[in-house]
Amino acid sequence: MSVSALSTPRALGGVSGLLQVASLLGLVLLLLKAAQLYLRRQWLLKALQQFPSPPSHWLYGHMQEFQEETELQPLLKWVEKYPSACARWLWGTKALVLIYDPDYKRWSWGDQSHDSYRMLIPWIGNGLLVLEGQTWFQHRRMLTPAFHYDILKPYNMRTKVDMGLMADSVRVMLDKWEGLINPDSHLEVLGHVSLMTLDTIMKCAFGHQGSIQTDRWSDPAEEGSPAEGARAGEGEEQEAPGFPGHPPLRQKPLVVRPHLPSEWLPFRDHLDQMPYITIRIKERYDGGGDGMLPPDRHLPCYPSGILVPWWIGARSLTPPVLAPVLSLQVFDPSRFAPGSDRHSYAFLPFSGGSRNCIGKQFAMNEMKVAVALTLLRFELAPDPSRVPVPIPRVVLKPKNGIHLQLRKLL
Ligand code: HEM
Repeated sequence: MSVSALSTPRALGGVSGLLQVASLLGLVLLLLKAAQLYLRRQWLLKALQQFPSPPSHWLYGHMQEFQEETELQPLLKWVEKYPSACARWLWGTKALVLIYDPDYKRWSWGDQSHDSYRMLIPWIGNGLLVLEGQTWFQHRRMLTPAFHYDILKPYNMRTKVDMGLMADSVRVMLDKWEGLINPDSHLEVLGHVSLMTLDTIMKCAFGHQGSIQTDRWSDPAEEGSPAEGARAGEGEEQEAPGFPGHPPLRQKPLVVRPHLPSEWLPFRDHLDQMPYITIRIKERYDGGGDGMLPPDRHLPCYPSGILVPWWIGARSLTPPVLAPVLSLQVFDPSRFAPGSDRHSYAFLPFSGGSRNCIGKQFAMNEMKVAVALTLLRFELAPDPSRVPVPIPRVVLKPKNGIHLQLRKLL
C-alpha cells in the first residue's frame, strides 16, 4: 500500500474540518450583521416615530411608490397629506426625513450634517460644500469676501471697460440660438443654459479666456451626432456625469482671477432696477411649529435629515387650507412682490444659516442678466408638444430638457 493512499483520507478530513469552521464563522458573522441591521432599524423606527409616512415594506421601504417617471406626483401627495414633514424609507435601514414647514426655523441650519455629500467628492472635489468643522469654517471665511456684492458688480454690468463677463457669456449663447432657430422649430435650451453658466463661472472665477460654448466638442446642439461618437472614442474629455454639456470639473483650478482693477468699479446698477424679473425668478425657483420636533433637537439627531427648499416653498406658499393644486404648480410671481404676505422662511432656494449658498448673489445676478438679455432678443413660448416633466434629483430638474419655441424680435 502506498503512503499517499494512506494520507489522502486524513488530508480530506482536515480540509472538511476547516470548511466546517469557516462556514460556522461565516454564519456567526452573518448573524452579527443581521443583528446590527435589526438594531439600527429599531433605532431608526424610534427616531422617526414622530414623522408620519405611509406604510412601508421592511426591506424596500417606499420604493414601489416612486417610479422615476412619476416620482414628483407621490411626493406632492405626501406634502398634501402630511403638512409639515414626513419620513421616506429608502430601504430597511435607510430613511430620509423630508421637512417643508417654514415654522421649523428653530432647527439649527449650521449643524446640518453633510455626510451624504461624501459621494460627491470624486465628482466635485473636496470643496466647500463637502467640508466640515474647522476646515470648512476657515475656507468659508477665506472665500466670503470674493462673493461680496461690490466684488461681483463688475461681472454683470456695463462698466467703462467691459459690458460684463456674464453678459458676454449670455450673448454667445443667444448668438448660437439665432443660428439654430427657424420659424417652425423649437429648441432644447437646458443644455445651452448649463453650458452658459459653466462658461460664466470659468470666466469670473478662473479668468478663463475664450468661450467653452463655442468649442465644437461642448456644443449641446451636436449631442448624438456622429462626430460626437467619434470623439468619445478618441479618448478626449467626456462630459461630467449629471451635468449635460459640461466637461468634467478639473482637479486643478485654472488661473485664479487676481484682484479686479479699480476702473471696473461700477457706476450704474442695472440689476437693482429689475424688480419684476427678480420676483419672477424667485417664483420659478420655489419650487416647525406643531411640536413634531422638540426645540432642543437638531438636524443631525435624525438620520439623513435633509431640508427640501422647493418643498418648503410648495407647502408654505399655499394658502392655509391646502388647495388641491399645490402652489408649486401655479406660476404666481405676485407672491414675491414687495409687501406680499409671505413667511420669511418660505423662500429658501439657497438654503439658510451658516451653510447657505455662498454663490447666491452671483447666481441671482447671472439669472437677471440672462433673462433680461434673452427677452430683449427673443419671444419665448413653451412647446405644447414637449411639456417639461420635473423630476426631483439633487435639485428639481426637467426630465427631458426644456423645449421652447423662439421667435427673434426685430
Ligand atoms: C441658482 C443657482 C444656485 C442655487 C439654487 C444654489 C443653491 C444652494 C444651496 C441650497 C446650498 C446649500 C446646500 C446644503 O447645505 O445642502 C448651496 C451651497 C453652496 N453653493 Fe450654491 N446655489 C446656486 C448657485 C451657486 C453658485 C453660482 C455658486 C458659486 C459661484 C455656488 C456655490 C455654493 C457653495 C460653495 C456652497 C456650499 C457652501 C457652504 O457649505 O459653506 N452656488 N447652494
